[in-house]
Amino acid sequence: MTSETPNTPTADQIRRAPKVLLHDHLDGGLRPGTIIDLARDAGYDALPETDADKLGIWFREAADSGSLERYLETFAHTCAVMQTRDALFRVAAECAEDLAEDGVVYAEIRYAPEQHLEQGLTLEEVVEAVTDGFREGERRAKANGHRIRVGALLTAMRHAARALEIAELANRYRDNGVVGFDIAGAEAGFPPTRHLDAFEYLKRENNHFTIHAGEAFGLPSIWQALQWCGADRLGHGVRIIDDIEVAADGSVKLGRLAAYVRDKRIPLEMCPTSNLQTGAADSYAAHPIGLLRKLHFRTTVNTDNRLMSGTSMSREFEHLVEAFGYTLDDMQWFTVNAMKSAFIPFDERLAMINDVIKPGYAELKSEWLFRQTVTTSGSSSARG
Ligand SMILES: O=c1[nH]cnc2c1ncn2[C@@H]1O[C@H](CO)[C@@H](O)[C@H]1O
Ligand SMILES: [Zn+2]
Repeated sequence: MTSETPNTPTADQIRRAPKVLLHDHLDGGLRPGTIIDLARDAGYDALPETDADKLGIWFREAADSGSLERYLETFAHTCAVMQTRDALFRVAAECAEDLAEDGVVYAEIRYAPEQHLEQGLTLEEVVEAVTDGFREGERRAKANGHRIRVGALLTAMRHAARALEIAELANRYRDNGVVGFDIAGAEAGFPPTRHLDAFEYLKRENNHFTIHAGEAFGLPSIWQALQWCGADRLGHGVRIIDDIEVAADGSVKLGRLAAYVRDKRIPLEMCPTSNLQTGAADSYAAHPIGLLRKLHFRTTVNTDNRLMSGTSMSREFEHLVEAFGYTLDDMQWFTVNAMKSAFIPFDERLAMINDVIKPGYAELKSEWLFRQTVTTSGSSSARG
């Protein structure tokens, strides 16, 4: 139910609005056509489809399983074709280009270097290939009239035992394209405390990290991520809703953990479509993001895996505008929240907010004012 308020953004405005993306997997965002090209180059013949459109649909449907474990199986195909410097460079460059085209001005893109070593690359070569690809994508975007800045988050897989090594890698490249660290993979049975050594190391180095928590598993996972591991942000964190009680009269009571998350302004990297696919939420309208936004949690909007979810930042916002009647002001609020929560230095975040995000939204809002003026004066040639 969307009422046509002056501030209700159109699809075109949503696309042009400056957006900030904190949670997006490099190996979950390939163009289907690129997967087919790279599979041909690599002699990988296990792709379920060889037509790009059909392959895109296959990923979406296969990921629509209701279980995080089944959802994650689809990454075998994308990782299989991301095993050379050229492939990683191409995928990273296209990622930056696609995001810029969609109006993303700042993005932190994550991937697990340990999943790209099958054909002999070293961890360092993987990181350098991806970083070079991001720089190339930023250049191409600029040539097309878009500005984007992309930083990398290095992910360690939670079922594996390389977290400390990957954390050290993230620290080594921190002034060279890498802005932080993450752990991902199946959540149930793999609590974040398994990797405590990595988190303690990063804290000693004054470095930043986020942890996938509260997606397929509930409050204990969020609690561990924050109170044992010291995460700066929560990947998803959607199950924090289990610690919030809404009474019949609409009054709200936060449990200790939910209160802590809100009081300490812990950023929640919400990914609505991904959550519907893995069964963490039932519908957009029922997604906890609605209540969390109302309660002023530090909520952000993200894509998680654009390929598996057939989504983009614009599409995530379109769904939320439709479900909750969000306005450009709400979009700006989510975007400023995300920029405040980024892992780049404070002065750079502030400059992005003041010099890019706020003017961008002001421009979109002023277009509406202008259109009104033209319409009431009876002219039919409203400026676009
Ligand atoms: O939503 C998610 N939850 C947990 N793990 C994920 C999610 N999306 C992707 N990955 C995992 O992260 C790896 C590195 O990018 C991917 O290969 C996938 O296994
Ligand atoms: Zn994720």
